[in-house]
Amino acid sequence: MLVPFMKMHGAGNDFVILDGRTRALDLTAPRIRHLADRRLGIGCDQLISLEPGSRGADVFMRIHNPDGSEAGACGNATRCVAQLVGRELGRDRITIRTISGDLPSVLNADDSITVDLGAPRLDWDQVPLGAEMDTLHLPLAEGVARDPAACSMGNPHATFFVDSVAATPITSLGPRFETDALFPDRANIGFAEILSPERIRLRVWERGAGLTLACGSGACATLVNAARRGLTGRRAEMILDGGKLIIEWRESNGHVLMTGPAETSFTGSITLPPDAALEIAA
Ligand SMILES: N[C@@H](CCC[C@H](N)C(=O)O)C(=O)O
Repeated sequence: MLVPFMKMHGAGNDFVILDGRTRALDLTAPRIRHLADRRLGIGCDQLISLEPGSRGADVFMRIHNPDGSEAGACGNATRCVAQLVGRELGRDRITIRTISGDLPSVLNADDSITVDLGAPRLDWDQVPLGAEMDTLHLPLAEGVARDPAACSMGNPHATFFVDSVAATPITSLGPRFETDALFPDRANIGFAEILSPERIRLRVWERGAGLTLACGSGACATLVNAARRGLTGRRAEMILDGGKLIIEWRESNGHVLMTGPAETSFTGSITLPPDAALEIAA
């Protein structure tokens, strides 16, 4: 099966986008892992498949991690899909449906995109955590990383506030915490340095993907956790390895708004190999 794809990125967080709106894609976990593999397939931080929208939504967006798992949110991919579908429909306001809810998105005049990710989920069983506890202080510590806060933005996040992001060994701490027994669904692990009440330096070890250049839902979760801790206000510029995002946690309705870029890198077509061939190659 020959499938056209689009390669896009948002602040360096990169995606292969497949369009399953007019013909069904047979995306099995081995195929997802193959397409996302940077040596064997196309390579990306997440593989995004589009499905037809239904009442109230312009498109349905499904999010797949490179390890084959499915995620409930991807902030950076949402901006990319909003730009793609908005331009296609000639509209500057569209709604993207995901397994976690509907995301109203606006294409701004300066080419940035704003997505409303809804209200953060702050209860322990909404993150989810493995036991009842205060999500502002989790009993986790190793080296320079201790006492994280957690919330869900449609996917699970824990944020460690550290003195120096540059001095934090993320590639060893990230996988260690991602799979901690405290997180029954695993978690995205953010390491944040508060630069001022309006600026945060952030790197995220993403569940099912590893260290990426930016994580949009991670930026939202970090601002929420920082504001709940009284470390920042409710609006901040987030400095990620691949670019900047503006995150605002609205007082009026409790929703989190994310504003940032989306760019197309290239387009192409790829043959989806049969699962059997991929299992043998693996
Ligand atoms: N890149 C993302 C998050 C993608 C999903 C995540 N790895 C998960 O498993 O929850 C973003 O921009 O939010």
